[in-house]
Amino acid sequence: MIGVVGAGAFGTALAIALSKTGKDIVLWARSDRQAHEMAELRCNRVYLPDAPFPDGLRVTSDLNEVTAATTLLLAVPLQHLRGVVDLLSPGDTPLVACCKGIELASGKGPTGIIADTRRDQTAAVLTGPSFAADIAIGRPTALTLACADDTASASLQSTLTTPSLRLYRTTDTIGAELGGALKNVMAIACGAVMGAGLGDSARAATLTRGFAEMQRIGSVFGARPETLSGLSGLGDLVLTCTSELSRNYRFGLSLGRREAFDPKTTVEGAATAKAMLQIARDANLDVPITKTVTALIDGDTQIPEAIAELMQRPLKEE
Ligand SMILES: NC(=O)C1=CN([C@@H]2O[C@H](COP(=O)(O)OP(=O)(O)OC[C@H]3O[C@@H](n4cnc5c(N)ncnc54)[C@H](OP(=O)(O)O)[C@@H]3O)[C@@H](O)[C@H]2O)C=CC1
Ligand SMILES: O=C(CO)COP(=O)(O)O
Repeated sequence: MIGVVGAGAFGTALAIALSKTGKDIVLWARSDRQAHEMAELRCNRVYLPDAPFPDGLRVTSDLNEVTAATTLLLAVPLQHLRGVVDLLSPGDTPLVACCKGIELASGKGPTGIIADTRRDQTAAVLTGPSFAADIAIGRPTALTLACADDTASASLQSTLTTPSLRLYRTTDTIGAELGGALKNVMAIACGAVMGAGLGDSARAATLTRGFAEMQRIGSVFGARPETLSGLSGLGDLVLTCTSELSRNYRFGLSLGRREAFDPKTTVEGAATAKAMLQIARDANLDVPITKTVTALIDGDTQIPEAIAELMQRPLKEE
């Protein structure tokens, strides 16, 4: 049995996709009300209303029901991952974090957060270019499964692959996590550029220089270049910086247009930008786009000043 902890858009989509293959899947929501409603309506009205549940998909708000799982997918926003891990009884079930970001308080990514309290439990991360709505209706999607232990990784890869969900694996958890975290920061930047009406050329420049920033950060922290240029890095960067289905991109659009944005929407890149800026300062690393995104979010700069500053940086080699 596979347990999916977190019944937001991504957890629900993964549960549906896996359940369609006939696997025994239990989807956990933290609220009784949501679990009951999903059981009754056989869909997730709040987060994924257009994707009906396969008959076999079970839903619960009782964590005991997922304790027998042989694999646990943790699909909650990164800043809440630590709290969710703490709710689970320790054991030997592999924990697969399905979230993207860097924790503000610790500067850690998903597998680092898990390892803090579950050093002996297998920790993996599932990341890459994929909108929940696409996964849920069976559109073809390719993702990265990153786990330091390649034997465990190969087993998870085969367990979680479906006819429409193709998983590639890597032992480079640092690269996969940094790619997934930082692409959201760059998506906010690209959204802001488009929201401010600066045009497609400016977005292409932001995306490309954003990727250069990701590579610079990655090389300092030991990410493999091929991971950053793979699905979890470049692949997800391209998707998220160019589609209005992305919440990070839409948040950026709202910044560029100086419009309000629903604070209940999950926007992983906002906290990640702050966390990354702190890490970069400590490491004496130049991260102009991350710095600009943080300043825009905090209201410490506006688009015209931010662009002028980026355009007037000292000239250098590409
Ligand atoms: N949506 C997508 O297309 C994709 C999302 N992801 C990643 O998946 C992760 C989850 O995002 P997503 O599912 O989209 O987010 P959603 O906003 O759709 O859902 C968030 C879920 O997390 C739950 N949650 C929030 N806070 C807590 C908490 N403190 N304890 C337990 N559960 C909590 C929410 O429960 P409640 O409803 O009760 O508040 C809800 O079920 C993110 O890191 C995101 O980057 C990755 C790929 C695609
Ligand atoms: O991570 C995603 C696509 O791969 C989803 O992006 P958003 O969180 O910006 O919606």
